[in-house]
Amino acid sequence: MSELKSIYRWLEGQRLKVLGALVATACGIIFSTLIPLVNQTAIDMVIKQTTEGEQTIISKIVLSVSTFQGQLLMCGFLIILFTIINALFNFLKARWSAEASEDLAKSLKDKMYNHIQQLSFMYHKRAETGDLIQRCTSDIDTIRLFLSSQLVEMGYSILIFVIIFTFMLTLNVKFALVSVCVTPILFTFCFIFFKKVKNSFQEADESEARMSTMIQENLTGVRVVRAYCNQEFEIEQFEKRNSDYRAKSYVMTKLNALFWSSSDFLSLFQIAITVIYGAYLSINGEITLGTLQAFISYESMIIWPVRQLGRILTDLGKTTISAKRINEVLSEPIEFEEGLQKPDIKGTIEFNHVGFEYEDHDRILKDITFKVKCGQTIAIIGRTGSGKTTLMNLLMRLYDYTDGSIKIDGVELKHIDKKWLRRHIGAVLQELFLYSKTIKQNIAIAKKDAVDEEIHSVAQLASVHHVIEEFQEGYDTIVGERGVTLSGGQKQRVGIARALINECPILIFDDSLSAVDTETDIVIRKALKERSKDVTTFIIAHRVSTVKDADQILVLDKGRIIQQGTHDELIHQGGLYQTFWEIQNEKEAEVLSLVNQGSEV
Ligand SMILES: Nc1ncnc2c1ncn2[C@@H]1O[C@H](COP(=O)(O)OP(=O)(O)OP(=O)(O)O)[C@@H](O)[C@H]1O
Repeated sequence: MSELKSIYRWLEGQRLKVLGALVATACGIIFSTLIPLVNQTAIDMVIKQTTEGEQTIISKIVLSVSTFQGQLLMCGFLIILFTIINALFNFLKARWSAEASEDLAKSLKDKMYNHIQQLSFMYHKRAETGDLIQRCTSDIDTIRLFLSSQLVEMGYSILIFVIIFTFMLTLNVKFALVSVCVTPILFTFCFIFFKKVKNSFQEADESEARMSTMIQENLTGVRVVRAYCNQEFEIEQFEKRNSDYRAKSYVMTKLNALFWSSSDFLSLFQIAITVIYGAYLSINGEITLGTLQAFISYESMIIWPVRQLGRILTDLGKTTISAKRINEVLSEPIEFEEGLQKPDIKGTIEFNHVGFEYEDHDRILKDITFKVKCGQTIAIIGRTGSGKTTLMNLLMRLYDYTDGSIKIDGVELKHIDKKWLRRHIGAVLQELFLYSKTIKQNIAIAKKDAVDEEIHSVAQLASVHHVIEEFQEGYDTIVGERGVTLSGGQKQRVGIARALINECPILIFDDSLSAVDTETDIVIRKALKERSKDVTTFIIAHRVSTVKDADQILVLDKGRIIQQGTHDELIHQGGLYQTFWEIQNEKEAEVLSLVNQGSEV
């Protein structure tokens, strides 16, 4: 029920059109139901030339013409007139319901997209992309289809039944009651079917969503699949999900087959009762031949729409499930709160006993305390999984810390408006994503009005300008989905240029120099140092050479800061940092000697 209320809410702005479609349906029905009355008059009063048939408004109009030929012509004229008016109302019904449903689908898609944009990072990490796409496309389409045809069809079925039954009652009460005696059984049958099909549609829809997720993941991770020759495994997995979907859809198909055959039987049984009982009444002289004809016409006009109700109720079941799935997304709280502070951010940062854990996970960060002055470079180093990215996620408020306090320029981070905060942080994330757009557009994502000089300047700082210039299309080169036409290092450098475009007071480089060679790494860091004197910079890296020039180095292990200081302090302290330094020095020496041997040979 709450799902139907939601659909009513989403229909805001379209309700008048839906109402218009229903009114047009009712008008169309009235005019189409007048046609059997014209036939009745033609048979009973015009052709048989008697006045013993039931007097109706139609018979009065027809009999007002004095000649036999005139009366016959009037009957023909009325049939044509009612058919044209009926067609006109049908046109209006179809037009208004189509407009209402298309507009609703559009506004619902906009609403979903808008809401998804504002959902928290945590939600997106949890949600399955394929399932979300399914909710934004086929679930909305189910609702659109219901509104464009089934809602008006439902109104049509109910109205045609009420109007025709009233006409029948005015002609003969006893015959009218016998003519609808199977209808309650048909209704009950439809209702039971509706309940059953609702559950099986939910299962089929969810199964389809799982299949979509798999297709989406497979296409996104196509390189991994190819690299590990995982095609057979993926095909096998897809077949499993596809079979599951087929099995669930099959249950629905079986239910449908059962419904249609049983409801066909009930409908034909009802027509048979009407014909037999009508013949009996006619033979006994209780009704005229014209009335019998009118009843048989009416019977065939109502029985199929009543039977259609079953299908419409089935679709209503599907629609409520789709509305529920859409509502689940729309009811997720958005991450942006109103009324938070928008302080002047300069870049002084203070972490005080900060702790954090992901939902239902063990504590990831424990008792993190450090202070950064505006303009300093802070490097974070540690084993994989030690919590370096998580620490930066807290700083960007992608997640909120559970314990302690983080202050930026003296203002508690949780009191700062998220959009405002993120506009002041230029981040090169570990999972770099490039849009299927030009390089220029990819760099200017955070500054749509950036001029070419600005874009070229940040690309130069990121040591990627000369690479881009070598492309045939230069900055207008389109990078494929997820940047497949660029190498890993080129992608990283485009990502760095993107982070620099806004001249933010805080910069984060999360493992962003890992795919560039040591020489380029040095060039980029030097350029950054010169340009960003007042910028507070966080560098997460695994290479000691990348972090050694930082003003402060934090060594993270199992979510704790185990060492803190400058490179010189840390290499004399012993511990993890010194181990990293020694291992990497040894490796470098080994590589150097191999290179030397090679050149001697
Ligand atoms: N969204 C998440 N939900 C649950 N656990 C997570 C989530 N993201 C990360 N983790 C866990 O948190 C821990 C720290 O991860 P994090 O990415 O911060 O490590 P890291 O030091 O940056 O690692 P790396 O050097 O490999 O990038 C890991 O154990 C990881 O499994």
